[in-house]
Amino acid sequence: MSEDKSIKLIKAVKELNIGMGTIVDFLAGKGFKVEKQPMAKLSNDMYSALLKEFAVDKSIKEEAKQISIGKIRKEDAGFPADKQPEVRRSRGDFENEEILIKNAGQFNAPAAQPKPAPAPAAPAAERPESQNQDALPGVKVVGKIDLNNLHAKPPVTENKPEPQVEKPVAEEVKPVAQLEAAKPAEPEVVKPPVAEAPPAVAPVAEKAPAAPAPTQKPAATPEPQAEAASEDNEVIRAKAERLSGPNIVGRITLPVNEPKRNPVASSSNTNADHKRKRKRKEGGPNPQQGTGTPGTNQGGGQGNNNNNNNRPDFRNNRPGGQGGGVGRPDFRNRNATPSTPKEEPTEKDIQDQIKATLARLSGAGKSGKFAQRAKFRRQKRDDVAANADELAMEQEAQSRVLKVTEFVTANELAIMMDVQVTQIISTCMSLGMFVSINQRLDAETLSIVAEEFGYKVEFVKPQDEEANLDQEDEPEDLIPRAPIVTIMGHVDHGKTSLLDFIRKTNVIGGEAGGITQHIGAYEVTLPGDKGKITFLDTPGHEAFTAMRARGAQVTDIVIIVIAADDSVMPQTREAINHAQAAGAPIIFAFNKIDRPGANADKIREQLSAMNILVEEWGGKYQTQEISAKSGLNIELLLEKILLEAELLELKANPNKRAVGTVIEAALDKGRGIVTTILVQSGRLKVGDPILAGCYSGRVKALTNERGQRVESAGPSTPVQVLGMQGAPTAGDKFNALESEVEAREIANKRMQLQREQGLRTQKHITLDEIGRRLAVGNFKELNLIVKGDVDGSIEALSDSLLKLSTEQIQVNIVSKAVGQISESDVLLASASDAIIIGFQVRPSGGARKLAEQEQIDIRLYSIIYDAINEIKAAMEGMLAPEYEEKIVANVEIRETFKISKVGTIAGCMVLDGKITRNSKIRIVREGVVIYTGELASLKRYKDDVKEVATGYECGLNINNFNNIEVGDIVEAYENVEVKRKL
Ligand SMILES: Nc1nc2c(ncn2[C@@H]2O[C@H](COP(=O)(O)OP(=O)(O)OP(=O)(O)O)[C@@H](O)[C@H]2O)c(=O)[nH]1
Repeated sequence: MSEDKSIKLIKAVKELNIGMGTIVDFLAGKGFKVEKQPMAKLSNDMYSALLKEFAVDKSIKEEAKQISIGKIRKEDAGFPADKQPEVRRSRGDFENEEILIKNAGQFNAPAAQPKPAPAPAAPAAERPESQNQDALPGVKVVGKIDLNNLHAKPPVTENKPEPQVEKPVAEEVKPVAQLEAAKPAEPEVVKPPVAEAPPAVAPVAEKAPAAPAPTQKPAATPEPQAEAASEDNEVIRAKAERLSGPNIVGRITLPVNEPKRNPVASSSNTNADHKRKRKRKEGGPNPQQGTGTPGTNQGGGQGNNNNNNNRPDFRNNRPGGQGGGVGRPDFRNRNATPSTPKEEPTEKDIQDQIKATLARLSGAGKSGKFAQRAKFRRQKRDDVAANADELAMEQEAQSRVLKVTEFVTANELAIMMDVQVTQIISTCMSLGMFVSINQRLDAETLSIVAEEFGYKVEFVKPQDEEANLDQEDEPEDLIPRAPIVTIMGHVDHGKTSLLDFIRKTNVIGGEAGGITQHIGAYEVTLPGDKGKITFLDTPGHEAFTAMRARGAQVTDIVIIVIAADDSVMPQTREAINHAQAAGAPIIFAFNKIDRPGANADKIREQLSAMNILVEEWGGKYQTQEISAKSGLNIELLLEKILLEAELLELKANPNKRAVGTVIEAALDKGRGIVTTILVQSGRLKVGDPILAGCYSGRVKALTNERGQRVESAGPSTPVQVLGMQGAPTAGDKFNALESEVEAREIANKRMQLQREQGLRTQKHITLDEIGRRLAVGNFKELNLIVKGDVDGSIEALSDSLLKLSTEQIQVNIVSKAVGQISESDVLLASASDAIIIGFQVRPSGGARKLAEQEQIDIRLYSIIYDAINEIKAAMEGMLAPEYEEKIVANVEIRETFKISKVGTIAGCMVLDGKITRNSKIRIVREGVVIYTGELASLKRYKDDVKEVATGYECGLNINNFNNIEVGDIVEAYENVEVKRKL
């Protein structure tokens, strides 16, 4: 046994619950020598001595361990039948139960284990059964728990410890109960019960900390008294008391008994906690209201009083304010609280405020004058608002009209309408068009898209924005003027023949045979003082249309020539349509009446089928059967024109600044820009500052169609003007102005606008438009660049070409301009995959080379209808091999000699090719064809030759043309059969 009792120092320390130093010192005092090291061994004697000395400490510790665990409660709560079995079932921890039984078993015998410990003190119980034979059998059971270490002998101080133990145990109940929630200090015994606790008991134990002290105290207080009795009884009683404490806690559900007490832990504990919390929260403001708010002094005071009672706590939550009897001010004051916490309002203030508040709430304050004035003010405000609304609506309606020039980009349109450009694009997509942000939209698309967004579109020209430059006419100033007549009709029906005959017969003698300038308009004086007629010599109705499109309504009367041996042709119909659209009176001239197959009635019939009734058939349209070739009835035709003019009462004021229309404009090397204008009103004089389109200038000289100088030109007079700074476009309005400065300013402004517009238009139509359409696929485009000698021709040709558009192929005019075909034209054609159409113009040397490089097709024509027919054929896929002009030589004029009776002879150099005596030739000056004809002679030195090759000099003169100059190119050409490229 003694050997058994040898133990390590550290174990003894733990067991006896004393310090290592104490043990060593104690043993040293007893004559034992021990090292002060935890692992030092203690002999049997040493240990016995220690036990003897420190048994009390040990027992105290053991007691504490056992009792502390919530088991006690569980156990003693054991008499409530439901909880116990749960606990047991959950753990089945019978060992622990036994420990508890040890404590409780004394009074609870039946629940105790088979070996009832009569009255063993807790420490005794803990002693191992093996060691202590004196110990009661119950001790053995207990001993099972502390398997680890205990070999202490129990019997030694049974008397002593017991009474001591009682106390500590009883006392410990409190701390342990408190500690449970915090942290159980004793690992071995304590843990299991704690673990067991949760299902039913633990909550109780856990909640205890919230109000533990009061809870335990009352329960604990009786204990000492109980303990005071006898040892056994004390133990039993003490435990019973202790257990009853928790029982009482269970009863706390009965607050009635202890109204003033804060409830002790019980099942209702939780609620109590919540309530308390809530009380604090909600009860908090009440005192504030009571004390801090001025209006609730009374109520608040009562509220406070209420607060002093515990019970009204709940009431205070809700009716606390009302408790004061003044409910409403409560709210008011709550608002006022933060701003005036320190104010001490007088009773009057309060009453006033209450009144005001009540008045505001009930709305009773709005009566009498005050209300009327307010009403009046409101009405006034409404009226103003209504007016403002109307104004706004008007303004909005106005702002809903977009004034745009054509070809505004999608982005610009979006900005104007203040919408996202993506909306514009999606709208276009819904219309089946795929547009990019910077793509320009045509007029139709613009209108549709704008309409989608609730806007209207108004198209304007830059000129429209300017002030009217025209002077007002007084009725008395107006005098009759000559009619301006346009001759239209189908190809080869005799328009030129008619005009030529009229002109020939009316040309003043002596000047016949002179070179008639092609100025686009002719004034003829009818014999016998019958008056004058001005004929517009434009290439058919295209020019007429082009001018009309530019806003120039020049023509007064339209003569439509129809060959009587033919029939009403498509172009005849078009001409009629155009004339009718322009509102111009029509006179039909049935030509070629001299021909055998001529049948004027057939034509009349066809016309009537078109709802056009001639005079002879009871209609309003004058007709005249003529023969342009022989001149038959031409005079009658002219008389009918005059008659028609009389009906029109054509008048104009010749005594004001001239107003007119540009018919043609071209660059003349010697004279500069030569502009043919038709004066429509006023009188144009030499020296007048002038403005036409984007150009200004001063009239240097005026010439008529025969090249004669004139000093002035009145209404209905065509005249050539020298002095313009640039070439305006056919159809441009022409004005004579007060000062040249003013003219220049306006011209510059127009130029700027046009350049901007032109650049933008060109850029987008060529690049974007083509790119898009190619991407869309199955939509073929034919892009054309039109260059011509005079503006009128270009307009006519362009319009005709545009009309060739079909559903399958769209014709686009990428660019059109007067002048030589330049390198930039070729580059543009290259970029836009276009074909260049040259009408009476030629490419420059550089352009020709570049065109070859870039494989650009340049088509040159001298007859408009050739160009139209050829392109039309190409589009119809009917391009058959045909004869085409081929340039065989270019000869430069280096010197000129005037020889009387012969004319002008040129000394030349053949630049390329081979010129032959029979070659057809053109004279090209500055890239522009000025004459087409044939050679009169071709010589080398003094000998006539058949041909001259490249690099040789030669002399030549031209049949019927002497106006040759050094630098002119004589272009020799012949018709060869070629395959068309289109
Ligand atoms: N027999 C006869 N032939 C005429 C008459 N008028 C014109 N011609 C002939 O018809 C042909 C065409 O005449 P143009 O005056 O060139 O016809 P156009 O309408 O001016 O032709 P384009 O300029 O190509 O539109 C010419 O060969 C004329 O000689 C006429 O009254 N009688």
